[in-house]
Amino acid sequence: MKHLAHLNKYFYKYRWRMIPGVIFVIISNYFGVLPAQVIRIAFDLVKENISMYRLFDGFERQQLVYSVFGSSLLLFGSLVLVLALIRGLFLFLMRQTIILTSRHIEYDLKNEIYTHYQRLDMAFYRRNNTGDLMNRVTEDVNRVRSYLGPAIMYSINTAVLSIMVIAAMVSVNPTLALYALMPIPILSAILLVVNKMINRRGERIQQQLSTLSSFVQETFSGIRVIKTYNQEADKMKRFKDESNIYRQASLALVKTEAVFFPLILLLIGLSTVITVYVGGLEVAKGTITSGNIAEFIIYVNQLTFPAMALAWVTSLIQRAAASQKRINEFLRTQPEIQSPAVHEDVKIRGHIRFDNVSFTYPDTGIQALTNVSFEVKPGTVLAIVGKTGSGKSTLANLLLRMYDAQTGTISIDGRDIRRLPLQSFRSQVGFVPQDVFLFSDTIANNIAFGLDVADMDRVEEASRKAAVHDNIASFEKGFETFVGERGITLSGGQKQRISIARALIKEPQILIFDDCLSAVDTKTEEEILRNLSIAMQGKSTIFIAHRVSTIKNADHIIVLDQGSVIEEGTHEKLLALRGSYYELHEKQLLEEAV
Ligand SMILES: Nc1ncnc2c1ncn2[C@@H]1O[C@H](COP(=O)(O)OP(=O)(O)OP(=O)(O)O)[C@@H](O)[C@H]1O
Repeated sequence: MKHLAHLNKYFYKYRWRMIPGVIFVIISNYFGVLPAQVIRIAFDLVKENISMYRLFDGFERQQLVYSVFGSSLLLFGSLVLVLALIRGLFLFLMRQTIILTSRHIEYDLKNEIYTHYQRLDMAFYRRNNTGDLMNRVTEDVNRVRSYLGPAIMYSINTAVLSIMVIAAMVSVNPTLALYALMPIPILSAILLVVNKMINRRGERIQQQLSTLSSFVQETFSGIRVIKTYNQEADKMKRFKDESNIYRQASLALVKTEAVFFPLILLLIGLSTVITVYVGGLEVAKGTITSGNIAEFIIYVNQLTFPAMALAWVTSLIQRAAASQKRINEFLRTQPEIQSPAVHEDVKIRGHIRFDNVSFTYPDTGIQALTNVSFEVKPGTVLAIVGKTGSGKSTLANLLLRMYDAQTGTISIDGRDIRRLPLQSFRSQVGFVPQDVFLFSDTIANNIAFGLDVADMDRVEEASRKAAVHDNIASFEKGFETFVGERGITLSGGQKQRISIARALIKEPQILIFDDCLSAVDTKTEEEILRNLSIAMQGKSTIFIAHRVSTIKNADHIIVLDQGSVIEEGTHEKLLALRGSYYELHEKQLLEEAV
């Protein structure tokens, strides 16, 4: 329960909706209990009138007794109806306040979690899988909402109704009340057990459902590979097996649920029988009237709801507490990458320095960089080459502050990167990642992603610089072409160039290209590089590449191997060294010749 305390701030925020809600619950229950008393009076009246009617047997007055009796019954009937209507009105108001509030809190909570997610760093996203992140903001919040709305509403309802009904029963006849109430605790206990079983089975279904949907999602994403390798039949069989597990779990749940209602009816029936029997004895003794028996039967039936609600509400609260615990776990996680407390706008020149930087990925323990030092003067181009896994992308990650280096310092314009305001700094860095990601949106919006307002002139200009303008213009809808999930309608090279345009449009002071020309042919590469050389003027650029041809004009080149700088200098100087760079160059020349 302590986990749910996180929600108290929301109860406080919405107190002026919750408090009337509670009052409506009390009033609606009061009008729920009253009809039983009206029915008791009506019942006694019927009995008296029948005796009176018989008494006037053969007299003219008998007809009068009959008509008075008829109209008073009509009056009682109308009264019960009016009471039910008033109760209905307050039930409506109760839902309008409490359930509505739960929706408001659900909205606030979802926003709170999502906003917090946005603040968390890459290390957090590496540690937790997407399914888990999504579940906490959807499924878990949903369960918490069940606590905020139905569970709280029915808890208050159950408590108020039970107190009112039991008080009314005891005030009529304590002995009869005791006997009539006897099966109720047994009913509650059994329902608690059955409900637990239902929940366990429900959980099992939920788990299987997420396994099934993950499986289906993966199959669709990898449909090309499945078809190429003729694995359709195999996947179908796997789907059938998984579906069958789901079916079995659902059947098990249906069986348990089937026991639920007959069980309630049985025990309520038992209570009714006891009430009629013991009540009959009391009537014979003259302690109560037969109308009281009718009243009691209504009370007993009214108690069915609290008995059921108790079990249900208990499980709702337990599940909500477990969900809120998971949510709190994330909400309490603080990003390791922090921006300095004072907010300022810095204008960077782009003087980058790495001094003895070493970095180990925290989640895998892989040492990706060891004592790396280099400098990029404002307006110059640094190129980084090296084998796959040598730490090139890690350098970009550190410069973008996706992670902080454990030792050594990275500085921009002589200021430690950790002391630069994060948002202001990142807004001046244009990054083209190795694996392109396009949002399900128009090409124009994808390019204008980093801008506050999409300016079409700037979008077109950036796409020209990235040598993708003519490609986009040839599409039927041009820049308004919608890019599907992960941009599947575009070729790899087109996607890479759109990604370059996205980085250029911000006109950043620092540009980082992480192997972003791998999917374009050498001719297009030359065209892009020609355009880029204009875009890169006056900016500091880091070019990560595999191909020597891409970077030979850089002002400075470093060669990485297993996280360390093994060679550095200009293209000519490195060739003259006849080391790794030279080998790479020769190998690539040979490949091009073939
Ligand atoms: N997010 C990560 N978490 C843990 N380890 C990582 C992560 N990213 C990379 N690594 C590891 O760090 C090392 C350096 O990887 P990095 O991506 O920097 O190499 P790279 O030179 O860019 O390779 P490539 O040319 O193939 O892109 C590798 O051993 C890799 O397995």
